[in-house]
Amino acid sequence: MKIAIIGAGNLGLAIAKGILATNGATTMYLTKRKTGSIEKFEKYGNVTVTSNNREAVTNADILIFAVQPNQFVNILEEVKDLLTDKHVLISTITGFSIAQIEAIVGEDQNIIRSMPNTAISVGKSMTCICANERGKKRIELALAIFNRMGYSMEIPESQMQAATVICASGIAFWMRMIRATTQGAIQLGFDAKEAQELAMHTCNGAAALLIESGSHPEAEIDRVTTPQGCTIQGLNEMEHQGLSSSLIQGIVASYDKISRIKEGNM
Ligand SMILES: NC(=O)C1=CN([C@@H]2O[C@H](COP(=O)(O)OP(=O)(O)OC[C@H]3O[C@@H](n4cnc5c(N)ncnc54)[C@H](O)[C@@H]3O)[C@@H](O)[C@H]2O)C=CC1
Ligand SMILES: O=C(O)[C@@H]1CCC=N1
Repeated sequence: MKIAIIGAGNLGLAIAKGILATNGATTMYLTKRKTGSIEKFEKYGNVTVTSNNREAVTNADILIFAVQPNQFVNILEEVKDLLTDKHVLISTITGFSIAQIEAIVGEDQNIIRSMPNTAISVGKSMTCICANERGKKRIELALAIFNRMGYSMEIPESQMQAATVICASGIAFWMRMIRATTQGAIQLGFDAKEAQELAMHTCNGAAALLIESGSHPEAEIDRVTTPQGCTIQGLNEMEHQGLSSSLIQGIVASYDKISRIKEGNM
């Protein structure tokens, strides 16, 4: 697989690390305007670092775009005359619709819109994808690429903004909950390093329990809450303080913001 990551910033580099960790590419191009900070990736023999997007597009089949929305239009204009049927264009750009991409490169390109998260660097991204009409025959390929680096799901494009909040921003939301739990553990007497280990491995266990058992979270909570015990005491206090409500309100606020961005009304 010949892959180019156009825009090796936070997300682009996370994807590059995920691909390298899973031997997911025979050849990989990483592009950035100033390449100094990513030249170290050339120590992997199959990686070429360049600021030349046209060189990357010419030499790759799978093109993963991970630039800011305002940079994307110029890059598509820059490379569109090089696109052929061998190319699959995978956009990670927030709030940039398939119709907007087609308006620049044409409907006869294989276009996949994706929403991964930064856990892709460790093979644990929840990635949502959708395709244009032409790209539908490449959707299995795109699912296979992202399944190697986590779990992927095909969704309608109309849900892509919501998926951005839950999955991409979601990494930050879960990080904050792990951090808050760590601070609680420090207050209870653990040192900072131990406290973080306790918090993150317990979080990991909770997610794994649901994924592997297929249980509902409340069924697993019922197994932990001893009558008149410490778990229900803590859980009820968290709810009195608005835990579930604040999470839901935060998710909705994030969605409202992304909807305003889409309307160009920040
Ligand atoms: N950071 C995240 O967790 C996620 C980001 N996204 C989306 O992915 C996109 C990238 O986000 P980040 O990685 O956070 O941004 P970033 O700003 O860290 O990365 C963008 C990269 O593109 C490079 N770039 C700019 N112009 C270029 C050009 N003409 N040619 C080649 N490279 C160029 C920049 O130097 C930078 O390294 C955004 O559209 C964002 O909405 C989507 C999901 C998660
Ligand atoms: O915060 C943001 O707007 C972008 C989209 C998802 C992750 N980062």
